[in-house]
Amino acid sequence: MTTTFTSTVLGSPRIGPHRELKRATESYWAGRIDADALQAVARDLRRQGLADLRDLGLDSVPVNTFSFYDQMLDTAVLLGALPDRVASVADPLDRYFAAARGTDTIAPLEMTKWFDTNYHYLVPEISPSTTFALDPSKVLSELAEALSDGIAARPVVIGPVTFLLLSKAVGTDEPLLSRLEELLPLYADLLGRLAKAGASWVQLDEPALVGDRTDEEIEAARAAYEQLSALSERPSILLASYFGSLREALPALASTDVEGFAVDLVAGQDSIGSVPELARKLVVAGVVDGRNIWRSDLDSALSTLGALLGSVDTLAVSTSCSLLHVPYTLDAEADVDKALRSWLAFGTEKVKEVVTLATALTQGRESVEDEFALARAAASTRKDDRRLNDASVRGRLAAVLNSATGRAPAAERRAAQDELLSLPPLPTTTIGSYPQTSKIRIARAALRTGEIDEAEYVNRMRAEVAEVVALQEKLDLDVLVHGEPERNDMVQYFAEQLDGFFATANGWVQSYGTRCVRPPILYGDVSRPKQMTVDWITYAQSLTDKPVKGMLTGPVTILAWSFVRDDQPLADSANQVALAIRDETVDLQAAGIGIIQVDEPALRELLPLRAEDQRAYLDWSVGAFRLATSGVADSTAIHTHLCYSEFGAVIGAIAGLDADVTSIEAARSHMEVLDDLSSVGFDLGVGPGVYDIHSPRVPSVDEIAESLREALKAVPVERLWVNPDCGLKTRGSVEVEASLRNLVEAAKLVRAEL
Ligand SMILES: Nc1nc2c(c(=O)[nH]1)N[C@@H](CNc1ccc(C(=O)N[C@@H](CCC(=O)N[C@@H](CCC(=O)N[C@@H](CCC(=O)O)C(=O)O)C(=O)O)C(=O)O)cc1)CN2
Ligand code: MET
Ligand SMILES: [Zn+2]
Repeated sequence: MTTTFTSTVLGSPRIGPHRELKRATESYWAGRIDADALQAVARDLRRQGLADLRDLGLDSVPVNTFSFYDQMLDTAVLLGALPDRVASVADPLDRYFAAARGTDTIAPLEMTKWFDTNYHYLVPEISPSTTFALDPSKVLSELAEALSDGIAARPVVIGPVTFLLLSKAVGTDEPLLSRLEELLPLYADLLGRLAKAGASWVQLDEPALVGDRTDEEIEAARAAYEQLSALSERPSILLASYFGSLREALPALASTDVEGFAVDLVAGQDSIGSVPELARKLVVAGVVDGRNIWRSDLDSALSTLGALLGSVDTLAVSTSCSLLHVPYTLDAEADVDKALRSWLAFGTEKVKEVVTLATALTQGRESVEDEFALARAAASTRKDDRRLNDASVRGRLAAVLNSATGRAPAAERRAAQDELLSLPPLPTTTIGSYPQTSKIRIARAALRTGEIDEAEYVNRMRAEVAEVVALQEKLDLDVLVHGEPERNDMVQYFAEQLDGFFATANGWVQSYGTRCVRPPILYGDVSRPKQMTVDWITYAQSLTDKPVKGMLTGPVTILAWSFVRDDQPLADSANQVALAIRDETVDLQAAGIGIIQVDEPALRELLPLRAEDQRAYLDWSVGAFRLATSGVADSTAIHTHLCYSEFGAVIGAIAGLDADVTSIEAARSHMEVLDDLSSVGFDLGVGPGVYDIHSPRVPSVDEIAESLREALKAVPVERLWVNPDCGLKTRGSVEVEASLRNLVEAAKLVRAEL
């Protein structure tokens, strides 16, 4: 076996410590900089990022984890699997972006959730006519770049099994794994070239194997790695899994000649000792959580590592997954209180933990005793901090949970609501946000820097609300929204106002492409010191006689898009957030708001990867939503909104939410979701999105009308609502106005046919 290593991470963030890549890429798209300038920014970020990892002390550094958009798209390029429709774009970089974002004439690849994270990947399309062909230029050039900087580089590539399992079969019902034998020669070629280029290790990522897999799939994976590991010209293979346990896939894969296994010992609990073949392999132990931001318990991590040493010869320390999912460094946060800061570890700090643990393993714990002492001290102040145990929050929650959290039967509620609202059939509405123009973001940036004061900021946002209300009246929509201009993000906005959360200033994490989020840190018991949305909503309502929807984010989504406590069950945190949202619904109702939407777009996202864990999750998540929404009168309509999902596995839970109206992404799944909903006896209001807001295209009156007629086959007219499939914040104002004009016209057309 080649030289081994002792410390690494499975991948690192790439957007830039200050989102340099986002800015450069968006500038390139806008035509403000050229491709050379964009490449220069990318190269500097890569070289600095790798040098940082080396200087922090890692003795194996992942490369090819950089991406201009997404690692699955990069793998599609590597394997020659871009769809035919982008072939007409001559320039490779522009072709790549065309596949990612589409053009005026080319539809982009679909985007979907990367396992149970808030990262989204592009779904490669593989059809019977796809002819795979290797294009290793990206990984080879990133490897060469790193080696020339003297970095112990380990190329990272998504493995063939995960690539196929996560891709979409087009024009065939044949499972894509049947294409494995076409891919293996390409991977073999790639491994040969990487070895020749100087790589001693290659990391092949196979996270798809931590989900429920059939025996056939596991056998296909085993056979694939048997074949790859039988090659003579190749680097040592590190087969990396993360986000859970490999279970029965682990012994199967360990029976091959693959040299190393990276296992997630935070989200997973594979028993390494029970797989005898691992004794002679490198085990890369993911003991530092790559997905959350808490400082590691070094003592417990070291004891896990010590136990492993009893059963394996060679051991390396790592993060549980790529650091893509956490911010770069805590150093970029000026405003964290001292106690909270001592409990946290972002990307750089996690790399240091990995190095500390590796040093403890190789040179004894005494050599890094100071680090261990600091970690111990932090754990003890965290445990004792009063913010984590607020008796009044806990008492109130227990009391509310002891009273009933159900509402009257839906039919009774509908009667009470209809009387108050008197809406036409097929009521039209939108999901909440209107375009977040740069004018809005610049105002918020100016408030941050002190260039304008709070009063001026509120004036400007109110002017935006007034414009959005006027537009909706002009378009003749039935249920209006205030447009959410005051919200930087639908989760962060609430976290900033709730006790128990810390909102970072610079903790950016990539969500997809150039879009980033700053997940708030939920560290303590949650309470709502004051009203959060009532002033904005009542202001909007004061401008119109039509109903304005209150607009809140639900507890499950707030948790899904935050870094959450690891010292209590997620269900307990969900209920605390739910109680705060419930307080807000009650205040909105008291202020005269008759419809309150509580968004849960991430309901599907937190669904556990293994089926056996899903029931318990659905129980507590539905429970938290009902806790949040059952404090209001029967005459107050509760709406919810879901998106970004394949709803299959949660369809029963959607009925369980018991919302009076559910708007749901459906423009791309052609109303299938309506049939699924009827199959679980769903008999509440529903607004299947009638156009796809993820594209700038303006839908015609005819196509919207046609999809409404379709929907009416599955849903009686009394229950059908008309709306886009998500909020409009990422769209431009011109296309939004045109699209909504057509939406209202289509609704009127179909109403006239009733
Ligand atoms: N948390 C979260 N997760 C989610 C979604 C979501 O909406 N929120 N939607 C889904 C898809 N993911 C998305 C994630 C991000 C964005 C998005 O638009 N992000 C914005 C940032 C939003 C934000 O936080 N805006 C802040 C900060 C904006 C900013 O960058 N300001 C400039 C200055 C102003 C300017 O020059 O524009 C700066 O700080 O430098 C604000 O409005 O205040 C972006 O990357 O551009 C969209 C969808 C799933 N997951
Ligand atoms: N109310 C939110 C909006 O319109 C819901 C978005 S779901 C990602 O932006
Ligand atoms: Zn949405």
